[in-house]
Amino acid sequence: MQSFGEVQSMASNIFSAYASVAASMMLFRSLAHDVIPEPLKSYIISAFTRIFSYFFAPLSTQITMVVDENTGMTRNQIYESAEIYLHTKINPNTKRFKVSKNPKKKSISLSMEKDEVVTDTYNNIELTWQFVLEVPENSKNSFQSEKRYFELSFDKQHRETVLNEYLHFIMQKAKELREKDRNVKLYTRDCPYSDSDDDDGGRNVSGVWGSVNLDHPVTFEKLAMNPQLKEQIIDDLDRFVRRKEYYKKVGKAWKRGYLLYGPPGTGKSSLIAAMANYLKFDIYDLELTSLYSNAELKRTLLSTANRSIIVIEDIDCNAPMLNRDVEPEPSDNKLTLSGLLNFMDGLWSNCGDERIIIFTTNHKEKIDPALLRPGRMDMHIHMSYCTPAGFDVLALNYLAIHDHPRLFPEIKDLIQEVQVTPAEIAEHLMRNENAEPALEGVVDLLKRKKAEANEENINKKAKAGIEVKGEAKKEAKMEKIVKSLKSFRKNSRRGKSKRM
Ligand SMILES: Nc1ncnc2c1ncn2[C@@H]1O[C@H](COP(=O)(O)OP(=O)(O)OP(=O)(O)O)[C@@H](O)[C@H]1O
Ligand SMILES: [Mg+2]
Repeated sequence: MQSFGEVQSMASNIFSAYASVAASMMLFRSLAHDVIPEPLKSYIISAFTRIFSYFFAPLSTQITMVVDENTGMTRNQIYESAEIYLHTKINPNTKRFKVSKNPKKKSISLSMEKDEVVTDTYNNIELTWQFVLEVPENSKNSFQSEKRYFELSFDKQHRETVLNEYLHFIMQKAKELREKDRNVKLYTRDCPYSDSDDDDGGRNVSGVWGSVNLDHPVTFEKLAMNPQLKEQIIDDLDRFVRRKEYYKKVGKAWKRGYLLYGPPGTGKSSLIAAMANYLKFDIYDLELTSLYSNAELKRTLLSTANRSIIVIEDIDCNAPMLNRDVEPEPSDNKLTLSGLLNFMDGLWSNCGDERIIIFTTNHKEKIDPALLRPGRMDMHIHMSYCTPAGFDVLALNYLAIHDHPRLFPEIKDLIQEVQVTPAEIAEHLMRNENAEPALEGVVDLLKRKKAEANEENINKKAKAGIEVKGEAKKEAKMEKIVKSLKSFRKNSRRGKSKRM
């Protein structure tokens, strides 16, 4: 009889033999890949793999899942996700891999070459992915007949974890990667064409919206605005996106409304682009003046996708049109902006997810007070004239500088004294590639603005002075009239009493 120690050592010998053969198998595959000429390669590799499996599979604790490219006529979602996810697992030790670039995607993508193996670790489980491409002997030139699949191998004790967790994990990761690499689109109703690529879940955009890639490079870092306000907006967006379950629980449409207000050129449109780039949400630019009926509005809104931002710019200019009857009959069917919000709530509480609606205006004081009531727009965001902190952001953006010993202090002092928009400063910073002349240009602009403001003040005061004088003159005149009236009355009373 063999002792327990002997059995253990025999088992460990067998396993180490297996491990070394398994390693040799990997090595063989990789060598075969480099050395054996193409017509024989797949044949030899597959014969060798079969022999290996025959002798050693019974000893192995490894199992292999085959992830086919297609399931019947449709693509296999696990395959698609693995393809994307495994890009990130291609490391410097990977000897061969494919590179490609799709014009509609932003980055170069890497993918596995035939027979290449990559490894992954999930919760301390070691996993091996191999990409297999089978080209049938008799139809080498037919692209259709190639068979692609991944072989996912791991220790069989982790079967449940892999099935119930790991595969979901890679699908989620792939979704995030896809989102990251996706171009944000700008939809408008009058766009003559659409460059829709489109992984938009069967949404029908035809005839209603046309789109172009947004290609607006602005991000939150590049926005010159109050840093606390910026933080607040980012936090608000993050909270909104994570709260799907919460919105469902309280029975509200998963929607958030922002009102952006401030003078022209303070970055309202830029902030919208930054939000879209941050969330990877498409933008729908809705011109209300182009809508002639509630039915059209409903159709337009229904043809927007989830995870999107609907923008209605310059609502004070849209307001007169909003107060007219959108549909001639019935006459009480008026569409106001707050009515529009209610309408959207109703529409999206059933079918819309992750919707953001943004109104912009240059004149908050001109808009319908009903819209400013709490609960209408969730956040009112004031985009202000440029501040010293805002200038720092712009200088870094446009000139890549953090400081200038002489000109930064001068500019920041002047900025506190005048009203200048980030757009005006940006425009001057762009006029010269060299920092110093560009900054001098900004100083000139600010000095000119200061002089203009002073002149305006003087004029205002002078005008006010004339008005004061005019008022005094008027008062004196009135006094004279009153006096003469009084004396006239006195005299006439005296005349009467004499006559009596
Ligand atoms: N806060 C800002 N931060 C960075 N750049 C800005 C900012 N504001 C304006 N700019 C620059 O000025 C340009 C015009 O700004 P933008 O169109 O965002 O202003 P706006 O507030 O939407 O103006 P309007 O009220 O006229 O629509 C932008 O493309 C950008 O280059
Ligand atoms: Mg704008």
